[in-house]
Amino acid sequence: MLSRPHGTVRGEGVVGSFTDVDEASAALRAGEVGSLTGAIPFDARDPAALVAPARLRTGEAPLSGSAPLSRRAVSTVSHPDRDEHRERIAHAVKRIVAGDVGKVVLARSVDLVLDEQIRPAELLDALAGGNAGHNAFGVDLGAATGSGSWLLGASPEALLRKSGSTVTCHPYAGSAPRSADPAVDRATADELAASTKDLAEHAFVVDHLRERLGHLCDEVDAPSTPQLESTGEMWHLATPIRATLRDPAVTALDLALLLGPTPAVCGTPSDVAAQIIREVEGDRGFYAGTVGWCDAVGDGEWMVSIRCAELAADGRSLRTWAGGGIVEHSDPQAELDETQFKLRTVFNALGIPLADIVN
Ligand SMILES: C=C(O[C@H]1C=CC=C(C(=O)O)[C@@H]1O)C(=O)O
Repeated sequence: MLSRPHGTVRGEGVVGSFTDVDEASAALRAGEVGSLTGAIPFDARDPAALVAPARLRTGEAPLSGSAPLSRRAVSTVSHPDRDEHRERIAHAVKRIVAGDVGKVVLARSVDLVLDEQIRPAELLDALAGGNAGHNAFGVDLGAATGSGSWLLGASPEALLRKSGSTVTCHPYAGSAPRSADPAVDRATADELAASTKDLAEHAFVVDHLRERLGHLCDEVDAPSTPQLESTGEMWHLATPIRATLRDPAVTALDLALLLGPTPAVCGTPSDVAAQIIREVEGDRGFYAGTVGWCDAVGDGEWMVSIRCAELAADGRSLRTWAGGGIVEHSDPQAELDETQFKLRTVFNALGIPLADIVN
């Protein structure tokens, strides 16, 4: 299920499931399945959780959402702890200065155990209620894990949307926290829009998308300056990109594999950044991959899977993540703080104060 400001897409029933993205793509192309929905992990070679639904229901209004839940955490453990995350960032900055990589996105995860079970639908509604666009997604990961776990999130970032020969992307990179004080909130946003460090961090993503889209599209239109956009918790720099495919038969799933993971979640050059992430963080699973859908004619939409959590089959254990783009002028403490603010998306939906993170 994907809720977006322009409507909701829901897969109902399962007629097939795929862990191999290429097999899924081939089945769609051959007309063996009518549509695909689900999640692709950060490393697309790892098992995906894609299903061919019996019915793809489109055109419903965005999820109206609900108030936050009111759970307590009986345990929270951050991987790595804050000191280690700062050290990792300082080390990444050294590698950037040494010229090994231009940008790399480093993330940390937090494991929570809740006092009471939650159902995936409850968390989905609370996430949808936490942002003005009612952005939310929920994917049953059973096809990949066989365990009844779910990936649930409220990502604001569209990797791509494809309709006919038109492709739009809406990358986010560059961040600052929202404030309850309107004057502080405005000043923070203005500072972000003028931040050379954040503008540079953002430009890596737009450059990547321009380059990748250029392989398949005649025209790629993107404004030269990003715009400010907000979620319930964060301000971001965002750029609306629009391109026209030379061959409209290219599917939204093909595009998701071509474009992601972008430097909003990986880095530049992509292969070097991905290698650093694997060495430093290990397996990211479904965090920073993509979730979405693709129909029989190849239209669809795929979101970057950030501001999300994996809810285990027991309904009480969750893992959530937050990362940030590291560039030459990144400050380790400021980057650590940024991950704390980003973690609020899931914590707020659960109704758990972020101060409950102990390490
Ligand atoms: C990697 C994440 O955010 C990305 C999206 C927006 C802003 C970002 C940043 O400013 O670093 C990140 O690129 C995350 O939320 O885990």
